[in-house]
Formats: sequence, structure tokens, C-alpha cells
Amino acid sequence: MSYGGYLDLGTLLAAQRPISRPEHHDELLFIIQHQTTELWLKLVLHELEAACAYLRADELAPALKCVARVKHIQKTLTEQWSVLATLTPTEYAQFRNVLGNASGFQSYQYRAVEFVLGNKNAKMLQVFDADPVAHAVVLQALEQPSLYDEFLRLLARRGYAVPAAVLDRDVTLAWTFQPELVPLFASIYANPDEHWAAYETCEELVDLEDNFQLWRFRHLKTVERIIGSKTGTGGSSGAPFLRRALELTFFPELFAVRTEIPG
Ligand code: HEM
Ligand SMILES: N[C@@H](CC(=O)c1ccccc1NC=O)C(=O)O
Repeated sequence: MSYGGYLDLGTLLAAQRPISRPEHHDELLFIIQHQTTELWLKLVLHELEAACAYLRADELAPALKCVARVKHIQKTLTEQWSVLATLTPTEYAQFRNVLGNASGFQSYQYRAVEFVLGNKNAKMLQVFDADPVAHAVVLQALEQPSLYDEFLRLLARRGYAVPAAVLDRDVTLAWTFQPELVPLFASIYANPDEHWAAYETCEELVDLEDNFQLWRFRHLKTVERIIGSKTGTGGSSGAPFLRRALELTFFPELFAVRTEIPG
């Protein structure tokens, strides 16, 4: 066994193939920024799937360990935007045309992560109709209970009053705000010592969402500085579309509970 053999560096390092002609110096940065993101997303999915499985098996501590690793990856991904931010609008404009209609909308691993965190939308599946591998990954994430679903099921098994409608919901649908969960979380937050496992997990989920939003924010800011208000190659309005995504929340009840804490 050798270093390059074990890591399959031949394959990995042959996978950066700029298509601009003459080749633009900065296209390699653009490719590597995306490829490293996709590699980390692969690990994020692997860890989130494991976290779901541990929750299903009532093993909270190892589930939280997976979440902790995901949080570190998210921080790395958020920091990594600064590398791409060295790409000036002038430089990007010199090879943007070669990208055609390709865009981040087509990142199946990103879509699967959104789905595992509960932001589901079956319509996004059709983007992957022509790619069976991508389709299967996103479909699996659509059809399985989200991390939040698994946590709420675990709470129900531990005797917490999670409404039946929440436990029996169609998990392929996007999560919608469930007001009945707010008093349940309020009782957990009112007495952390008695509900430590639940309390700690709630805060870990809030961290995940916070980190996800920071990544989205840095994407938006990088996009603003590189393409301004141009429309996206994927057909969206560009920065306004990305700005609206900052209003999304995966765990609305965990934010609503904050208002209910006396004091
Ligand atoms: C010059 C750099 C970049 C620009 C100008 C840019 C721009 C955009 C725009 C305008 C969109 C909306 C879709 C569209 O109409 O095209 C988008 C979506 C997206 N981009 Fe980027 N992007 C850049 C870099 C990246 C990188 C490095 C990643 C990392 C993988 C990424 C991941 C995504 C994802 C996942 C979406 C879909 C977001 C969603 O559906 O909520 N982008 N990007
Ligand atoms: N949507 C970007 C293009 C872009 O960023 C992109 C193009 C091809 C492959 C991945 C991309 N990344 C994220 O959207 C743009 O409108 O310039």
C-alpha cells in the first residue's frame, strides 16, 4: 500500500479539468472550491445518516458525536468562502460563459443534506431525472425521516408529549411549524437539569441550523461581490433568491421557544 494508492490520488487529481480555451488561470480555483465542498458534503451526509440511525436506536451520545463533527465541517465550509472571494468579478466574467446552465441547483449532495435536515421539496427531485445515482441519493433523503423527525420520535419514546400528528406526519413533506411543540420545548428549557439529554440535543440542532445559515450568508455575500445582481446560470434571480433562503428555518419551534422563556 502506498499513499497515492490508498487515497486513489490518480483519480482525485485527474478530476480537475478546466474547459475554458485558452484555459483561464482562475478556473482551477472555481473547480477545486466546488469539489472540496462536495467532498465535505459527502462526509456531512454520512454523519447525518449515522446520527439518524443512532437516534432510531435510542443511542443519543453517539448521535451527538456525529452532529459535533458535522458542525466542524460546516465551519470549515463557511471559512472556505474566503478562498473563492479572491476571484474578482472581472476574472469570473472571463470564464462564466463556459458554465452554461450549470449551477448549484444541481448539487445532489447539497439537496440531500437540506432534505435530511427537513427542508424537503419533492419537486427538486426532477433536476436529477437524468442522473440515476443522484436521483437515488436525493429520493432516499426525501423518503426517510429527517434528523428532527428522529429526535422527536426519540423524545416520544422517552415519555415526552410529542403530538401524534407530528409522529405520524408524511415525512416526505417539508416541515411546517407545529405550535404544540413549543410548550413541550418550553418545559425542557425551564428545567435543563431534569431534561439534560433533550436540552443538549435541542441546542445541538440550533447550532446546526446556525452554522447552515452562516454558510448560506457567506455564499450570498461571495455571490454579491462576484456577480452583483446578475441572474444565476441556474435560472434564478441570483442574489435575491439566495437572500430569501436566509429566512428559512429547519427547526422553527426551537427558535419559537426562546420567546417563551420567562425573564
Ligand atoms: C462564483 C461563485 C458562485 C456564484 C456566482 C454562485 C451563484 C449562485 C446562484 C446565482 C445560485 C442560484 C441558482 C442559479 O440561478 O444559478 C446558486 C445556487 C447554489 N450554489 Fe452557488 N455560486 C457560486 C459558488 C458556489 C459554490 C462554490 C458552491 C459550493 C458547492 C455553490 C453551491 C450552490 C448551491 C448548493 C446552490 C443551490 C442553493 C439552493 O437551492 O438553495 N455555489 N449559486
Ligand atoms: N450559479 C453561478 C454559477 C455557479 O456558481 C456554478 C456553475 C457550475 C457549477 C457550479 C456552480 N456553483 C454554484 O452555483 C452563476 O450564476 O454564475
